[in-house]
Amino acid sequence: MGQTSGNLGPVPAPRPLSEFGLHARGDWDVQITGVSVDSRDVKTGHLFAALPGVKAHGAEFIQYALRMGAAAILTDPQGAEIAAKDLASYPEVAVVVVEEPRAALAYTSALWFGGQPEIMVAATGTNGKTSVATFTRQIWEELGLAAVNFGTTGVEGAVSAPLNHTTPEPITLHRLLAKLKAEGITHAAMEASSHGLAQNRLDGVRLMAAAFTNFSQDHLDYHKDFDDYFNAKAGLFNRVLADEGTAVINTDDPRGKDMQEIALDRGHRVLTIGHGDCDMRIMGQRYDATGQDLLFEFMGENHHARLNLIGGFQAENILAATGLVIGTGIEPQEVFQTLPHLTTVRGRMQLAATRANGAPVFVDYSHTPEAVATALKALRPHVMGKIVVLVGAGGDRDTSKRPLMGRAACENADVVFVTDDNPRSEDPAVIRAAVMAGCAEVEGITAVEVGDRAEAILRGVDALGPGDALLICGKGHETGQVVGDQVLPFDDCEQASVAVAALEGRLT
Ligand SMILES: CC(=O)N[C@H]1[C@@H](OP(=O)(O)OP(=O)(O)OC[C@H]2O[C@@H](n3ccc(=O)[nH]c3=O)[C@H](O)[C@@H]2O)O[C@H](CO)[C@@H](O)[C@@H]1O[C@H](C)C(=O)N[C@@H](C)C(=O)N[C@H](CCC(=O)O)C(=O)O
Ligand SMILES: Nc1ncnc2c1ncn2[C@@H]1O[C@H](COP(=O)(O)OP(=O)(O)OP(=O)(O)O)[C@@H](O)[C@H]1O
Ligand SMILES: N[C@H](CCC[C@H](N)C(=O)O)C(=O)O
Ligand SMILES: [Mg+2]
Repeated sequence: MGQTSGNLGPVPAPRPLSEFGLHARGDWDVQITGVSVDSRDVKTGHLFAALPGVKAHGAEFIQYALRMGAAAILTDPQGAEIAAKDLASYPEVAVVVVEEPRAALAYTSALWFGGQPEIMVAATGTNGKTSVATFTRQIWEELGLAAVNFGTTGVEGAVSAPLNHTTPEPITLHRLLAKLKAEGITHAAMEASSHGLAQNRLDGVRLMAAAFTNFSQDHLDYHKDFDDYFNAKAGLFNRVLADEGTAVINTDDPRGKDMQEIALDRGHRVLTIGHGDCDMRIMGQRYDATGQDLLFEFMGENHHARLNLIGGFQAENILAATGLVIGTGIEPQEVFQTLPHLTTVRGRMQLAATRANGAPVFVDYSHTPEAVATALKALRPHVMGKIVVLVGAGGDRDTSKRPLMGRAACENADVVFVTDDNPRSEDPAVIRAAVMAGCAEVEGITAVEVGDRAEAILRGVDALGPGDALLICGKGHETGQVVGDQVLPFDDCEQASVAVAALEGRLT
């Protein structure tokens, strides 16, 4: 199949098409003009990838794609069967049938867009991906390199752009990578979500290093069980990271050892991080109101770094980022020198406002039971007084995590407000009730239900005495509250400032 556009720069070593169980028919020399995964995006001459989905099989839309002028179709055997009649009317259209159409699409997109920043790394894990990717980019920038990170918070660094997904689907991903390369970006750190890995979205990316942060409950609405979820994440090491790549693994996590085995089996250079017996070991942390001092050991030597970051877990993220940068060939000592300059990741234990009595308000993206517990436990040593927390769970997401989030809040805070966080298509009262049910399991604390998030923030800020702190969980960097199919403007940091100003009498 020829192509009329696209810049064939260096791309990952392509897997032979025979590995995809290839069958083909039609005009093999057809010139394609673009690649689409949604029939509604097909233009004349496009290759349309008709993928099996959760709601539908893309092959159901082949007829529409053909009418829009698709010149080639990529699908799986089931898709070929679904569309057999439609395809028979277009004998000249090239049809490629493979067992793994999502992986084939990833490689096709890499070839079509044909370029990526020379040095790329990825982070996976239930929590910490955005943080590790952001710190990695900050370290590269401190070293004077043209760098970005991209994922949940969009593209950040030398280039800024919004993104709809944590790990974009292959066409969007490789269009972005080629653009970054064209703009002179040499270094990029990306997030590998479990959806992205399960759907082979980043199989066409050439990675020099990859990190595993931790593993706990999330997305059980999509993955059928914990093993399925873990196996999706393991795909970063057993499939995507190049053989000669460096795997940075947090072996404090109970599943870290499993991930380490997988990486060792692949022949990766493995760099373990954590508190236990590992290559880059946290020896001590001392906390204060604005951050922490970190002592860690690497290759037999102790290193001290001041981190202007709230939360003990940030040290793990920092070491994961440090490991990734070392994995890209930079001298460890150079990397360590940058650590005191790293700054808070947007919406992750971010200081949003401070009351006149000195009590701080932090905004954090904890939206899983484990993250809520971790964030609260991590805040404790920075706080002398009470911890007030605001928690809520999202609609149209894993329902089983709701009571667990309520429970985590009540077990680890002194005052708890349960509120709304993107109810989406669901009745917010039903979601809050599920969170409250988890709160009720904890003795000695009574959570207060306040549906309206702005009012809940105001109540939380009002509860702060000297020495106390408020943690607003769930939305982090988000700028909207999704209610039904509407996105109402809402920013936790902004609301925290408004609440403080209102209570200090600075708002008229
Ligand atoms: C659950 C999930 O991940 N779904 C992804 C999946 O869609 P799907 O397979 O379910 O799609 P479907 O609706 O069944 O349709 C099947 C196929 O028909 C195509 N189609 C559909 C309709 C039409 O008119 N024409 C057409 O061609 C679709 O493009 C699709 O390829 O494949 C699509 C194409 O690659 C993705 O766009 C879509 O992401 C959706 C939009 C999504 O919201 N995903 C979220 C859950 C996600 O990926 N989140 C993670 C982060 C999670 C986290 O860590 O918090 C992320 O990386 O962002
Ligand atoms: N290393 C860590 N261990 C435990 N919890 C963490 C860690 N890093 C971050 N967190 C918590 O998880 C929240 C989300 O962090 P971050 O955005 O970095 O994770 P993520 O993996 O990118 O999440 P997402 O799946 O939504 O993309 C933070 O707000 C913080 O509460
Ligand atoms: N990437 C996560 C973000 C959740 C953030 C939280 N505010 C919510 O809406 O549940 C998801 O889409 O499940
Ligand atoms: Mg993220």
